[in-house]
Amino acid sequence: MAENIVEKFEKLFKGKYKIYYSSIRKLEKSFFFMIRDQKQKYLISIAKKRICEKFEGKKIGRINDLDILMCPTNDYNCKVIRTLFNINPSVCKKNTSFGFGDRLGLATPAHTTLINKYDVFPVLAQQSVRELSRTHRNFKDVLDSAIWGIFESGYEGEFGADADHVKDINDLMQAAYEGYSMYTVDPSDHVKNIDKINQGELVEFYKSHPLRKEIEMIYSGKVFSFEKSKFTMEDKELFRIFVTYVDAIEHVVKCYEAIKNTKKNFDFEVSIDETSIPTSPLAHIFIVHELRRRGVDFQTLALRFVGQWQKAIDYIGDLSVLESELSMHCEIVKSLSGYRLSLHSGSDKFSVYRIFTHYCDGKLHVKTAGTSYLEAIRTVAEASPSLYRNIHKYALTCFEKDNTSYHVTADINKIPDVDNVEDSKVVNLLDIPEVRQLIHITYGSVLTEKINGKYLFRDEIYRILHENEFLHYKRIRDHLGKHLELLKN
Ligand SMILES: O=C(O)[C@@H](O)[C@H](O)[C@H](O)C(=O)CO
Repeated sequence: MAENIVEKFEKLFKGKYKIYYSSIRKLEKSFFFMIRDQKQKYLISIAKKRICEKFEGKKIGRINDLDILMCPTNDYNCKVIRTLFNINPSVCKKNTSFGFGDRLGLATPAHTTLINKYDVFPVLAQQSVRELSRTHRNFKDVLDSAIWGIFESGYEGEFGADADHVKDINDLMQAAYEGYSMYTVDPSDHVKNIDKINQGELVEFYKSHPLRKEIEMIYSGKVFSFEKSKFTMEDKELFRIFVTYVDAIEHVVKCYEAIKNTKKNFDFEVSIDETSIPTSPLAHIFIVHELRRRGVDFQTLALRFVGQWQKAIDYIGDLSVLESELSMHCEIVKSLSGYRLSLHSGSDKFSVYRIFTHYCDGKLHVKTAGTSYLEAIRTVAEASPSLYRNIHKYALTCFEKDNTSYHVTADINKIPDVDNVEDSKVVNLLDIPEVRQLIHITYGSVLTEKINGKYLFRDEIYRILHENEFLHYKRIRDHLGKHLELLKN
C-alpha cells in the first residue's frame, strides 16, 4: 500500500522531488516520508485532513481521499513526529556507547547506518555548550536535527541525547526541558591546579574546610586494594587530592541534585577530561567514593588520562605509560563497579581504541564530534576547492583566537599555501594533522562569520553538502566506521 501511495506521489510530481525511501512510515491509513528538492528537505504527510492539521505545512495535492501536505523540517513539525512515532532519546542499556557529535546537524542519517553493523548504543544528539555557543545553536536545534536525521534514515532503535560539557545549571535545565537523556557535567573550572597556588593559601583552605575532619576520618591512611594494585591514602596525598577536587565535587553534587529534581531516568556523566592534571588512581578512587557518599548516581566518568588528547589527531604520548595507567583505572572501575569510563576527544584516536576496549572489557563510552565536521569539510574540499580555499584562509586568521579553549599545538606555519595546491589535491590537505586541527577548532568562526549581514561561508557550506549528500554521507560512514571497527570487542 505504501509503495502504491509513493508511486502515485512520484507520478503526480513527475520526479520533481527525490524521495527518501528509507523514511517511509505508515500510521493507520496515513503515510509519511521525507523528500528533497535542490535546496532543502521536507516532510510529506499524506493523510486525512484531521491528521494533516497536526502539522505546519502547505497542501500540494490529493491522492485517493487523502491530502498531501508538504511540511518544513522545523521544530514544530519535529515535535509532531516525535509524538506520532515516539522518537525520543533514552538511557544507555549497552556496554559500549558512542557519541556521534554533529556540529552541522546533517550527519545523523549517515551515523545511523553504522549502528546496525556495530553493537553500540548511539548518542546521536551530542554537542557541548562550547560547540553550541560557537555555532549559535541550542540543545533544541541539536536534538531536532538528530530526530529529523533518524526519521530520514528510518532508524528505529534507541538513541541517546547528551548535553555535553555543561558547566552551568541553567544549561542543564535547558537540556532537561528538551528531553535529553544524558547530562555531562564539567566541573573543571572548580578543579584547583594546586601547583599554581600559594602553598600557604592551600593549607589554610584545607585546615579551615568544614569537611576536613570528616574526610580525614574516612580516608586518612586508608588502604585500597585491588586485583593487582594497592593504594594507600597517605595524609600528604589526601591533602593534595582534597584541595584539588573538593570544590569540583561540590559543584557536581549541586548539578546532579538539580537534574534529579527535574528528571526521573537519565544518564549522568562527570567529566574532568579537560583538566590540566592527569587523574591519579587515588584521585579516581576519592572522586568515586565522594560522589557516591554525596548521593550522586553517575553512569560514566571521564578522567583526564595521561598524555595529550588533542582535537582531530591521534593520541600523543607513550602508549605503554597510558596502558599501565589505564589498567589501574580499569581495576578500580571493575572493583567499585556501577559505572563506565568515558573517553572524550575520541575523534581519530585510533592508536588507543584497542587498549581501551581491552582494559575496559568493552564497557566504555567514546565521544566524537569534530571528526564528523572534518568529513563535511572534506566533502566541501572535494566538491568545491575554491570554497574550501576561502574557508582555509579565513580559518588561519581565526586559529589563535579559537585555540584559546582547545589548546591544540598545531604549527600552522607548516601548512602549505592553499593557493599553490591544485584543485584535485585540495582535499588531501584534510589528511595533514596541522590542517585537521586548524579546521577542527575554527568551526565556530567559519560557520557564523557574516559580512553585511550575510554568512561568509555557512550558506555555501550547507548548499554544497546538500548537493553532494551522497558523498558527504559516504565520507562520514567510512571515517566513523573506522572508529567503530577498532572498538569492536
Ligand atoms: O569540541 C567540543 O567542545 C566537543 O567535541 C567536546 O570536546 C566533546 O566532549 C568531545 O570530547 C568530542 O570529541
